[in-house]
Amino acid sequence: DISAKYVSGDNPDEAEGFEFLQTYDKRASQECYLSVLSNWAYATNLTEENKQNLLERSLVYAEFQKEAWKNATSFAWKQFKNPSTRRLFKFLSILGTAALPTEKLKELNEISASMEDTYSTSKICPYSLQVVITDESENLDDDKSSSEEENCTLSLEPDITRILKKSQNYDELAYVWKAWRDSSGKKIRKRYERFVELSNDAARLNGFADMGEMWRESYESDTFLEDLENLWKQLLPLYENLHAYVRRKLISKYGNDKIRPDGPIPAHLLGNMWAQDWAGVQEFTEPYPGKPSLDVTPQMVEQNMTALDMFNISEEFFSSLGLKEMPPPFWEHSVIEKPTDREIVCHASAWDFCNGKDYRIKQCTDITMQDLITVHHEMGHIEYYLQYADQPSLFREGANPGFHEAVGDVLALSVSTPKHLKAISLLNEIADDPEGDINYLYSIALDKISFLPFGYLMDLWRWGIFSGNTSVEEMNTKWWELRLKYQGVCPPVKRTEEDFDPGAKYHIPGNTPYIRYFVSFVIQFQFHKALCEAAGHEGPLYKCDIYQSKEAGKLLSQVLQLGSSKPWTEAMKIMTGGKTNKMDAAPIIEYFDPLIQWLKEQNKNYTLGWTSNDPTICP
Ligand SMILES: CC(=O)N[C@@H](CC(=O)O)C(=O)NC[C@H](CC1(C(=O)N[C@@H](Cc2ccc(O)cc2)C(=O)O)CCCC1)C(=O)O
Ligand SMILES: [Zn+2]
Repeated sequence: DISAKYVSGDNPDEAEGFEFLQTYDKRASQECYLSVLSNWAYATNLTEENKQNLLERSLVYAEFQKEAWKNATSFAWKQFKNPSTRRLFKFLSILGTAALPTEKLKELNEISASMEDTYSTSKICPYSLQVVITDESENLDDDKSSSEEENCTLSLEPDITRILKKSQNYDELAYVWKAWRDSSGKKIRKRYERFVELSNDAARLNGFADMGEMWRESYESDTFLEDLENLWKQLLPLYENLHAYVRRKLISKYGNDKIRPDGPIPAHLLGNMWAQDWAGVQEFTEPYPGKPSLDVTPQMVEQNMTALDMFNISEEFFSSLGLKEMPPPFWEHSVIEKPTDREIVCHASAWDFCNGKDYRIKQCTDITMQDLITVHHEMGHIEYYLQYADQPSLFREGANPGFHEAVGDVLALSVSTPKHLKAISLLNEIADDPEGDINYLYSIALDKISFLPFGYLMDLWRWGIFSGNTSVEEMNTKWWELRLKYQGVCPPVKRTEEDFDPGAKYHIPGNTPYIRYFVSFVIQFQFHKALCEAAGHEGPLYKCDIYQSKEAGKLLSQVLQLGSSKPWTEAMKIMTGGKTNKMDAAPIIEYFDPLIQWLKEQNKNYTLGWTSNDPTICP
C-alpha cells in the first residue's frame, strides 16, 4: 500500500494521480499473484494444460497492464512535485512486451514457453551408448533400436552436471559437451530468431531502439556501458593470471597436444557446461595439494544431509544477522527436490507471489557444496522480497537487478570461509596457514574470477543481436568470437551456423538478462567489505565472516528495504557509508590480492593471454 508519505503537492492533477496509484497498486498485486501462480504451476509441472493456462493468464495480465498504462500516461506526471510519485509514474510509463498487438504477444509468449520447455526437458544418451540424437536423427548406426533412445535419459541436472564435474576423460567430456548442445541450443535456433524480431518490435513500441536498450534502462545510467568496460579492464589482469595458471595445470593433465601453452582452453575441460565457473577443476589444480579439502560435499553426504537441512542452514545464517526468516507458506509450497513423477524446470529460482505472504524457491537440490551456495543465493532473493514487501508494488524490485543477485552471494562469501564451515561442523580441520589461505582464495577465484568474462559476454552477445550489429546469419560465429576474446576458451568440436550454442545456456531460451550477474560479482565484494566493516572485522577481507553480526544485518536491511524506490546509486551510498555511489572493482581486487601476487609469481616465466586464428575450433 502507498503510505501517506506520497501525499501529492498542490497540483490537482497530482492529487488525482496519487489516487490512481492507490487503486492501481491493489489491482496490480492481485493480477501479479495470479500471473505468478500460473507461471509457477507451469515451471513445476511442464504439461500442455499448464502451458495453455500460463499463456491465457499472460494475455489477461497484459490487458491489465495496457489499461494501467493508458491511465498513467494520461497524467502530466513529469510535472508532479513529489519525487516518489513521479518515480512510480516513470516506472508505469514503460509497458514492456504488453505493448505488442495481441497476436504478436501471443506468438512471443508461445515461443518463450516452448523454448523453455525444450531446454528443460532436453536429454542425452550416456557416452557408453555413443548415440547422438539430433533433429536429423543421424544416429551413427541406424539399426540401433529405438529402445536406445529410451536409455537416453540423462538430464542436465543432476546427471550431466555431475559428469562434467567428475569425468576427466577428454573424449567423454567432448561427447557430453556436444550432445547437450545438439539436444538443446540447436533445437531452438529458428524460434530464437523470431523471438528477437518480436522482442525488438515490443522495444520500439516502448520508444527504445531495441530490446537491449530497454533492458539497460534498469540501471538508470547513461555511462553504464563504459562503466562496464572500465570494470572489465581493471579485472582482466586477475582473469589472465588465473587462466594462465589453470591452462598450465590442464596441459600437464591432458597433454600439450590437446592445449597450446599460448592458446585458449578447450571449453569442456573446466568442469562446467559453459566454462562459467571452474570449481570442477579445484581437485587437480589447487596450489598446495594435500591440504584438507575445502569442498565439504563429502562431509555433507557423510552426514546424510538433506535438501531441507541445507535450507535450514541458510535460513539460520540470515536470522543470525537479524534479517527476516522464511514465512510458513515458503516451507509449505517450495519445491526443493527434483520430483520423480513429472517434468519441471530444474534451473533454480526464487519467486515473489506479490501478496506479501507467499514466497517460494524451486530447486532440484543436489547434496553438494555448490548447491548449498545456490540455496543461499536463492534465499537472498527471498530475503530481498521480504525486506521491501511494504513498498508499493512498482518499488518491489532490486535497486538494480545486480543488487538482487548480490544479496545471497554476499552471505555465501562468509559461509564459505573455512572458519565458518568448521563452526557449522562441515569441516573437521582447517589449514590455518599461508598455503591454506592460498588454496582457499584459489577455490573462491575458481567461482568468482573465472565467471567475470562469461558474465560480461553473455549480454554483449545478446545486445549485439538485438541491435542488429550481429546478423542472425552469424549468431554462432559471433558467440565463439566473444568466447575467445573474453574467456579464452574454444570449442572441442567444430562449430557452424547449424549450431546455436548460446541456446544451450538457460538464460537465452529463458530470456533472463545476464549483465546483472557481472554487476553482482563486482558489487558483492563492495557489499562484503562494507558489511565486514559494520561487523567490526579486522584483518584481510577474505577471512571475514559476518555471521551473527546484528550491525551488518541492520546495514544490509536498510539498503534492501528501499527496493527500487530510490536510484541504485543512493542505495550504494548508504551501503558504503557515503564512500561511493558507483560500481567499484577495488574491493574484489583487495579480496584476492594475496592470490594475485602468488599467481603472478607462478606465471612470471610463462605467457599470459591467448591467440587463435579460428574461434570455431580449438587449435
Ligand atoms: C522468478 C525468477 O526468475 N526469479 C529470479 C530471481 C529474481 O529475479 O527475483 C531467479 O530466481 N532466477 C534464477 C537464477 C538461478 C541461478 C542462475 O541462473 N545463476 C546464473 C549466474 C550465477 C552463477 C553462480 C552464482 O553463484 C550466482 C549466479 C547462472 O547459473 O548462470 C542458478 C544458480 C544461481 C542462480 C537466479 O537466482 O539468479
Ligand atoms: Zn539470482
